[in-house]
Amino acid sequence: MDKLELKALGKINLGLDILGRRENGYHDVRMVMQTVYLYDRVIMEKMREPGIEIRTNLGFLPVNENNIAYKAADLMIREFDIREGMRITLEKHIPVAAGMAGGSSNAAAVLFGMNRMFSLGLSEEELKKRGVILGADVPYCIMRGTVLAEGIGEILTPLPAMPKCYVLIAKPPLSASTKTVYEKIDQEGISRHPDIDGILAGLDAGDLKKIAGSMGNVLEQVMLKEHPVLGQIKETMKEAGALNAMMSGSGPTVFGIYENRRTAKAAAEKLKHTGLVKQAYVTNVHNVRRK
Ligand SMILES: C[C@](O)(CO)[C@H](O)COP(=O)(O)OP(=O)(O)OC[C@H]1O[C@@H](n2ccc(N)nc2=O)[C@H](O)[C@@H]1O
Ligand SMILES: Nc1ncnc2c1ncn2[C@@H]1O[C@H](COP(=O)(O)OP(=O)(O)OP(=O)(O)O)[C@@H](O)[C@H]1O
Repeated sequence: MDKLELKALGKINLGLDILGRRENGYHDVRMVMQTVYLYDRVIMEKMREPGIEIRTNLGFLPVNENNIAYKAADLMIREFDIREGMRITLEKHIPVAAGMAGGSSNAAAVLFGMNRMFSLGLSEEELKKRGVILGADVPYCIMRGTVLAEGIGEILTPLPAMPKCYVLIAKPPLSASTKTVYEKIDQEGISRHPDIDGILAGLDAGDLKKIAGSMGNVLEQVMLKEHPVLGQIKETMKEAGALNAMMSGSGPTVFGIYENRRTAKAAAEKLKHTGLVKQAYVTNVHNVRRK
């Protein structure tokens, strides 16, 4: 196979709790992850000349070894002594540095795709082991679906699929460094832990209202204080009919859960109209596993 095109799907965190801090600065977490149908296209082509070439529609992204897709390809080329070169084209749609694992998902697609293109025979578990070297969210992006993530995010347990719903994703024009957000919460201490077990009970019962009502992200404690606009976006989403609204990951993306597409679309228009965000997308949860 000389060419392969994959969808690299984004994620939201329905729940994110921190249980402790490790000596290397990483945190033990307990998170409920959910794939959404907002994706980057990753096109992989074998080249006769060795080397890794990254192309992307976003001019501000690195195309050298700082791009996580490059790192993923490099890891596979070195480990498996691959002689051909790789051209990887990233057609980006997932908001960047947003808490939606856009980069991690690109890396996951490259690991998965190269395994297939070069018939390396690695199992999903073996791919995840390589993924975590690149980032804590990469193993989950290989697995996808509704998943409980523990450890630093790499110990993954599949959960009953999130019931059908619509997700309004809004990215305000702010950037947040994941590392800094985790460091700030260490300094402040956690004032309230989210109800992760409530989300799990809601998923077991297939009860969307219970899931939405139990959502919580401990990292909001830092981000909502620093960026009041995030609270305004959440309120606007709820006033416009969301069952609940929350920040994803380390932010700044905020998402709202809706039972009905038309309500979600109207909420997106309202958000853009208020000027709180320019980037707002309505999508749905995606539970199809990789084939
Ligand atoms: C915020 C989340 O996206 C929620 O899903 C993840 O916890 C972060 O996943 P990620 O961006 O793939 O994380 P990495 O690229 O491995 O790490 C970025 C930085 O986040 C912090 N980090 C990440 C994961 C974790 N369990 N504890 C941490 O403290 C570390 O300071 C690290 O330097
Ligand atoms: N393929 C890539 N796609 C997006 N960003 C990339 C990529 N490679 C490197 N980066 C860099 O990584 C940084 C964070 O990107 P990304 O979009 O993955 O963050 P994120 O949404 O916060 O991810 P996470 O939810 O895993 O923390 C950006 O500053 C960007 O320059």
